[in-house]
Amino acid sequence: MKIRVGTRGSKLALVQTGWVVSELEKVNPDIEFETVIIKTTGDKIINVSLDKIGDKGLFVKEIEMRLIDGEIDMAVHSMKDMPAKPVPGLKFTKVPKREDPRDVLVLREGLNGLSDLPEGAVIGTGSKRRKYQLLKVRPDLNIVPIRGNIDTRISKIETENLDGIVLAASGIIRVGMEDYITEYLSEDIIVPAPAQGALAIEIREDDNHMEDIINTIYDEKTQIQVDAERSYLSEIDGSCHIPMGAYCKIDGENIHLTGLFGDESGEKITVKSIEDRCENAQEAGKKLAQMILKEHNNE
Ligand SMILES: NCc1[nH]cc(CCC(=O)O)c1CC(=O)O
Repeated sequence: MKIRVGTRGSKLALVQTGWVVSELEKVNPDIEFETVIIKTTGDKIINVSLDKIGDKGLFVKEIEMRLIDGEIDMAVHSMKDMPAKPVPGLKFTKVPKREDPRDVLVLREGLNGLSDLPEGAVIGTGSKRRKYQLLKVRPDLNIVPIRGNIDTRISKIETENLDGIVLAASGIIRVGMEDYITEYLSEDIIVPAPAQGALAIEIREDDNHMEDIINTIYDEKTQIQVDAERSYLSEIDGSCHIPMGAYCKIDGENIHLTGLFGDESGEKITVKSIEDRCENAQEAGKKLAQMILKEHNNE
């Protein structure tokens, strides 16, 4: 039996898919997997800021169409790029183990971290979540938009004369460029994007056979975190035009969930946390979103 796995063609997408396939092969030695690379609209538009073209779904729509058509049997994505609501006819399986959820600073030679950045330093990021949280601790920074794959962005430090950029630790670690990381930013300083570092495996809704196979690599802790953070995302109902983040810490039987929400201009950012039992992860995400929206809109 052969399973076709759809993926984008970027280096990160390919290593993520390769990792999932190799984990699946370890526990399903009789199954053959074939990787199918699919070019998406998001990959074709490279000159426009993501903020302007918006729509998170841009990178996944073509892949989802092939899945519905039956040309592929499963698809691997970065969970943080997936819209809160699944596409009709498709679903996400339980999730495999997450990579480091934090954001990192990659700085030019000679700079050792956030506290070491000179006054007015130029930092590249296209994410409002990263921008406004950085400005909260360092209002003097000059944040400039930047796009592209991980290696493209890193190369822009030199070609565009930046002092540094912000990236997800998970991406840079997965593509083997960990050595470029200057500083890990704690979740207390920069709340990560919901499900950052986690992978989404998407299948046809009625494909129980695929679901059984993917359940063989499921990670319970990651699932609790993703349930809490994505439930927050879903209830906030935001776009990528607003600063928004969520991170769930697990301590034994309990979760500690932090959520962030702001307006488009970043003038007002609300951050709150909630504690609950692991089994209430989804409820907690929803409750936290409601608390934050209420506080944000009342103040
Ligand atoms: N928005 C692009 C994107 N989508 C997923 C990752 C990294 C992997 C992850 O977050 O799981 C990245 C790069 C980045 O944000 O630095």
